Amino acid sequence: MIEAIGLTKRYGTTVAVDDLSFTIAPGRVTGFLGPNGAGKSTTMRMILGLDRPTSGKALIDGKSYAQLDRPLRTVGALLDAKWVHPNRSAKAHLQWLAKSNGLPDRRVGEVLDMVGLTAVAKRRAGGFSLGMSQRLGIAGALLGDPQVLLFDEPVNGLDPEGILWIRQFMQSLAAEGRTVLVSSHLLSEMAVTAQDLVVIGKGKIISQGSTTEFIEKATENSVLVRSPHLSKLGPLLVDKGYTVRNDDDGALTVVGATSDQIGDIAGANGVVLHELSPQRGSLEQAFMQLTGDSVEYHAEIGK
Ligand SMILES: Nc1ncnc2c1ncn2[C@@H]1O[C@H](COP(=O)(O)OP(=O)(O)OP(=O)(O)O)[C@@H](O)[C@H]1O
Repeated sequence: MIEAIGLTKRYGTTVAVDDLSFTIAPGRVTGFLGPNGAGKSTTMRMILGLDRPTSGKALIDGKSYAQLDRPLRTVGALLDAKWVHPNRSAKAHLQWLAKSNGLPDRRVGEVLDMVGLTAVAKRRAGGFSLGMSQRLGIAGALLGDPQVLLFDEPVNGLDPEGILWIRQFMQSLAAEGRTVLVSSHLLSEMAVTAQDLVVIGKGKIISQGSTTEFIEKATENSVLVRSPHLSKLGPLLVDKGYTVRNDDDGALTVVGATSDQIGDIAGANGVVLHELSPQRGSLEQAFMQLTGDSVEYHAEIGK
């Protein structure tokens, strides 16, 4: 489990992370979302003891990183995939990491297998594609067989096959009962990868809860209505308290009512309907709205 309690980081006058509190549960992939500069990397660095909080604390299984007895056996992280000696082979890189952290050499073969790099283990890591480098970084994170894993923008720059592999790998790690925190600025990717989301903007928490709840609450559910009697139906819907908009092409968009409710009102008033179709807002739009500069939201979803 990962906890942030009033976590704050200032760089001079910039408040990179502003009084963040959240809990990341084991057995699930949690997406850590926010636009560029929201404070995701800074938060992860503080969880990993690489940056010192100005105030507040970050805990892994109840302890700060500095208090962990054997950190790599408790938490693994992928922050920068290109962080390898370019002339070392993948295997030599992992052997060096294992040795310098008191981890058994046999674990190197196991993690190479887990990430599918056994066949290229002796090749220079400097010549690896981004996808292979990400796999090597993940192998390094898994060396100590930790229960807690952090990945900072792991799918950035990857092709669809690489993205799919990372997504399924994270989900399998969570299915083993591990705590998996993955940062991204791509809501659409996190929507299919993560069961839970922590969303931040300008260093502050915007929402924390399940991905399904976030999407349901963040996107506007509306119903498109076509009818030859819209001038009669519109006022009836407004009377019921629903929001009604006239679309350019002569249809109505109704917010706040289900298609069943609209159909019942139309039927009860003898209004003929030609179309009644539920609409879903776009995830990207919702995300922009929630995290955009102009809006200061502090809605806690799912609490
Ligand atoms: N070492 C530093 N010195 C000064 N300012 C910093 C430093 N590190 C981060 N910042 C600032 O803190 C804010 C948060 O940055 P951070 O990198 O944590 O955001 P992020 O959400 O990870 O963004 P991105 O998606 O672009 O990686 C930004 O305004 C950034 O410029």
